Amino acid sequence: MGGILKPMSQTLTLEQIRRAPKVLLHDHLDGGLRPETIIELADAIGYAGLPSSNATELGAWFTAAADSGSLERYLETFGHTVAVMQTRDALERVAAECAEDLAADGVVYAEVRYAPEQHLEAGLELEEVVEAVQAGFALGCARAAGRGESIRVGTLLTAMRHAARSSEIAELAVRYRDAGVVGFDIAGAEAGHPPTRHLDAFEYLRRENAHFTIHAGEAFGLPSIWEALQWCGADRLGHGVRIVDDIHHGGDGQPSLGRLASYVRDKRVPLEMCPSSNVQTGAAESIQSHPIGLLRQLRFRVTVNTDNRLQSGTTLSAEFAKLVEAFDYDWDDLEWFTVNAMKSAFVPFDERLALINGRIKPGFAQLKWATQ
Ligand SMILES: O=c1[nH]cnc2c1ncn2[C@@H]1O[C@H](CO)[C@@H](O)[C@H]1O
Ligand SMILES: [Zn+2]
Repeated sequence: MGGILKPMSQTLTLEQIRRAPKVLLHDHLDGGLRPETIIELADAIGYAGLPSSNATELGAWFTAAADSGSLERYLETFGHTVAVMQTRDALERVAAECAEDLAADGVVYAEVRYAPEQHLEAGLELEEVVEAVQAGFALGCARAAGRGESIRVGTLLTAMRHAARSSEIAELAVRYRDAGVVGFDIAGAEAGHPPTRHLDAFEYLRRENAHFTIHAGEAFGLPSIWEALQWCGADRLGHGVRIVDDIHHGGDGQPSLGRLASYVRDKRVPLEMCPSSNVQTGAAESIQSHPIGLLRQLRFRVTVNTDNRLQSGTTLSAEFAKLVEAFDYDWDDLEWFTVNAMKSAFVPFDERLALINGRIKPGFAQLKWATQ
């Protein structure tokens, strides 16, 4: 946007972007482990299935295996992370490190999600899983604050869309809403598993005045987005990239929006976009051609996210850096994405406002001043 007017010297560096106060709405706990932690946890429980016991090699294995062009194959890599997250201590450690890693990257507010039903293999109850993760986030946030990197973490409980536990998980999310759980989500392979299969869970959440997002429009197109919004009542869309299938270019080259795309834009439905993840699963061809460029131009409520930092070998700052390189974004663009994300968070309005006015705006103002 306006690339020719901007001198090269103002291109933002990864280091500068790290210092910006950022907001992350879509990050999977089981897709963000440190490779060294996976190895240590696997050793402790005698899990022999890891493809490497060297941290660098293991990290590279995850990104290469996830680089599959298919969501189903991408998701297979979670077998290893979920395998080592089956005890209270492991869950607490992973959650604490997650909060610390995000804070170190300059994230001031994050919503982190995981599927409690995947962590019962060693005998934990659903409640014990949630409590271990909450204890971990509290610990990680406290450690980060001690280093002067304060972060607020809200939890989303995910139900797996191929399974049949969504109502149970929705009830769990409501039960723990005053203990740090701020919403609900469904994830997993999209094709063949439409969100309406979980309608009971979504109707229950709506009756409970609870918030939820749905992975939709990633590996499957418009029908999935339409169901998520118009049948299920999702507050936000996980990915939602395929909404571009409802944007057409006329003879004059001008984009025109179909009814669903118009609805998404008019209602300010937040899109949790995850550029690197989309390239890996084949939902987008490249960062340069990622629909985020068009959607930002058309002023959809776009947010930028990591999805799975381990599988994509990324951070929120790195995702922004890639977008800066591809689309020539500046501080104003990055602030716009960040305020969009904060406005779309599931914490109460006054907390969102406090973060926008108390951290995000002053933080960006300072960076703009320092780099002008
Ligand atoms: O981009 C994605 N699309 C759909 N499902 C996903 C994605 N990333 C992770 N998961 C799934 O969500 C579970 C809970 O965190 C993970 O175990 C993985 O199976
Ligand atoms: Zn996801």
